[in-house]
Amino acid sequence: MSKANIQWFPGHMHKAHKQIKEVLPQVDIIIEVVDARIPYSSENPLIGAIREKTPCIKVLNKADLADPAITEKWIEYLEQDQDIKAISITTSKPEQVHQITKLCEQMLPHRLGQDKQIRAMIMGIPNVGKSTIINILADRIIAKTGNEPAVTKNQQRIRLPSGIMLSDTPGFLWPKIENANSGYRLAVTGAIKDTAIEYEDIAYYAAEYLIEHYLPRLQQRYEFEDVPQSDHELMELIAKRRGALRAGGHFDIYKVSTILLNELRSGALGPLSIETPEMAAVEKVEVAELMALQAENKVEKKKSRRRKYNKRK
Ligand SMILES: Nc1nc2c(ncn2[C@@H]2O[C@H](COP(=O)(O)OP(=O)(O)OP(=O)(O)O)[C@@H](O)[C@H]2O)c(=O)[nH]1
Repeated sequence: MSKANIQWFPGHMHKAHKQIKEVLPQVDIIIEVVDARIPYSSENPLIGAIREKTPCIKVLNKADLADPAITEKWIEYLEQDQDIKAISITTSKPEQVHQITKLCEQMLPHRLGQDKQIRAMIMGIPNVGKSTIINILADRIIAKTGNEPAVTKNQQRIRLPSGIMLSDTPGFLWPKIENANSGYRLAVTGAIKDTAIEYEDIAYYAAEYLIEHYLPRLQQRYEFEDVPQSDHELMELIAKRRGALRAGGHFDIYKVSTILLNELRSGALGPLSIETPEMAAVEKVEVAELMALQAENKVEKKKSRRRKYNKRK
């Protein structure tokens, strides 16, 4: 399976990044919404870099689709940062969404009282559920929701019934996903469009992960007892069960990919998490090393250009 870098940075995302930098000095707290199934891959590394000491609530949304035991581990891991409080929610339970307001008030007691106001900014990559959360907090429909990434395009400010002034930002991803695994996980959950990576590759990535972490679920769902020795073998087993076999022993890869990804995304395989804090910790180190190497190469290239230039002179 090829692991390509994904370039996916629509124009309005550049704009959002600029807007956020501009408004951040007027913000008391950041509400960063991530997908509870992939809290590391669905965060935006730029937010970490821009926010500095601004307090942050990490909202692990779509907790109904995630593995509760792993979500707990994530909360513990994220709260190692003193400026961060983490909470897991499902928007079908509005009382959980309203916990965000309570957390804001607990974290910023000095912004409560007459003539005072908490100024919060909600952000997150496309399709994590920002608009749904805003509509619940505002108690009316203000933001358009939908299961297609990048529905929210313009920034707006809303005064919530709780008194909090909430700025909304368009969903944005980082310019380049340095960690190929994150790209695949985003694609598995549907956070990036299926056209960004080869569709079958996404399914194979999911298959490999599911065999390692959720084999009993697969066996139950697709009614087999064997232990697949590879992602391909799992796909073949699913093909047999779901009538996707072709003449000559081949199977319809696209059809099986669709079955697996649809069932995973819809929660039919049960709540599952696609990454753990341990995986994130390892990958963060790898990304940092890669970035350092890239920076070193850049300096080397610059030096070599200068040497050539000086020689010519
Ligand atoms: N299963 C599940 N789905 C959710 C949850 N919250 C939101 N969704 C769904 O996720 C999809 C995206 O929700 P939105 O609220 O439009 O996401 P957004 O972050 O505003 O998206 P952009 O406008 O692209 O930035 C919709 O289909 C929602 O119904 C949740 O807690 N659980």
